[in-house]
Amino acid sequence: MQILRYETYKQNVANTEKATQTIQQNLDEQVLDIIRAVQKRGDEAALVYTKKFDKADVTSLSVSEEEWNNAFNSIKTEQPALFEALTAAAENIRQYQQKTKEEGFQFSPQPGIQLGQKITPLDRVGVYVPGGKASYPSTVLMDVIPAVVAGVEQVVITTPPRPDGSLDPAVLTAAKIAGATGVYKIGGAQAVAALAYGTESLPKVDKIVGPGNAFVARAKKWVFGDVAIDMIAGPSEICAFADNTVPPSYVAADLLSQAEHAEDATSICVTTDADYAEEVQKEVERQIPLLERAAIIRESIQANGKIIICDDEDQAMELINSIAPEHLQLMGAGAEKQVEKVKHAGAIFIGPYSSEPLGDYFAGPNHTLPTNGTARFSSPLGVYDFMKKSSTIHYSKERLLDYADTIITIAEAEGLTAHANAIRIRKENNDASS
Ligand SMILES: NC(=O)c1ccc[n+]([C@@H]2O[C@H](COP(=O)([O-])OP(=O)(O)OC[C@H]3O[C@@H](n4cnc5c(N)ncnc54)[C@H](O)[C@@H]3O)[C@@H](O)[C@H]2O)c1
Ligand SMILES: N[C@H](CO)Cc1c[nH]c[nH+]1
Ligand SMILES: [Zn+2]
Repeated sequence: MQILRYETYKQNVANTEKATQTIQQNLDEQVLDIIRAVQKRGDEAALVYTKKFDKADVTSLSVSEEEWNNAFNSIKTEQPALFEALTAAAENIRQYQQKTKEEGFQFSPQPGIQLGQKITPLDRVGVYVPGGKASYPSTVLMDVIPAVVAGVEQVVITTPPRPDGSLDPAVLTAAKIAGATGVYKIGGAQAVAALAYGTESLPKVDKIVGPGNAFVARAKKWVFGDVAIDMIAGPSEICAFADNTVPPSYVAADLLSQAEHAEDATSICVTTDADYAEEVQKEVERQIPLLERAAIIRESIQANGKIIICDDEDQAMELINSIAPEHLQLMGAGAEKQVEKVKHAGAIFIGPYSSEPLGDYFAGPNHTLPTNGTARFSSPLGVYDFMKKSSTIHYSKERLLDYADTIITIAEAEGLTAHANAIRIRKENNDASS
């Protein structure tokens, strides 16, 4: 894992921005081809891509009730510890999400005037659950539960099938625990397109949420406008700010936990102590060969793993805010005070015992988070992503007449005399009758 000073890191970021743009263009061409094909040819194209990318020769994209129930019962009876763990995590997620539910409001600024906001759930949403390099029952819980808490009636999941055409029974079990209404065996850009435009098997949804690899993230960006999306939740990222009060083994383990997601995951350690940077580096090297997914981790760490040495805490906080990481761990002394200086991060983990996987699986806040610097303007997935707002306006006759001239003045200034007329007609009608 490379160690570099703040200035070198900043210089490298500026130099790599151009190269990233070219990679993005190639990706976009592939993703757009897939989207167009699914939009035009529906299930048939989706099945071709499923065979090509997931090596699965499925004949139906839908999961039958029987397949779903069998998976649920097998986990419940044969893996009770997993079943209990998923149920406990689901409860924590539900409890947290209920706190984020907004109820709307009504108020009366003057007698005869009632204003408000009515909040209603979306009708139909699609949840993308990644499944290429790992299986994610936890993402099912994280993304379906807020939709259910919001009151969405139809919550369907798409996830890539395994080469034998099946889905991980734990994913199907989590889908039942969370309250999903349907599951489809399809992943990647083809799943995003199928949800955005509908196919013979998949319903067209109002919004697509959920994380995924670069193909999924780019596809969501391209269908946005035809359908709503939550955010760009792409390859996982972790940024740990640590000092010598934290065992380097903890920092290394947390960094590697995210590196195991995929080769394009990003793991960064920030510190102000050069000796400590070397200790973390040694720990990373010691731990990698001990881990099951060492090959993915090694590639991810080589490509995107960095330990950055800053001059002081202020410089470190400026750097962290400029990265706007998906996960930020403030691990060292003063972590609680440093939270105040964080402006941009998807989730902030405070103290050496708030290890990132705690948030991935159990604590309750969502693990579907903005990546690639988009925490500058996006938030964690929550109930609010599944609800929309309508304004309500109710004026009595007296109040409208009080303000009629004011409204007419603005309408006429815009040259929209039919607008002015809609108000004037009421005013004149009432002047005549009084
Ligand atoms: N941000 C978050 O909240 C969050 C949560 C969980 C996982 N993640 C991230 O999600 C990602 C999951 O990636 P994954 O690959 O395991 O699963 P995935 O389901 O996102 O991607 C697998 C799909 O990608 C498509 N694909 C693969 N190679 C392709 C190619 N060459 N051309 C076209 N399509 C191709 C296939 O259709 C395949 O079904 C990881 O990067 C992980 O870090 C993020
Ligand atoms: N860390 C991922 C979000 O970037 C979420 C996850 C699911 N399972 C394990 N981790
Ligand atoms: Zn994770």
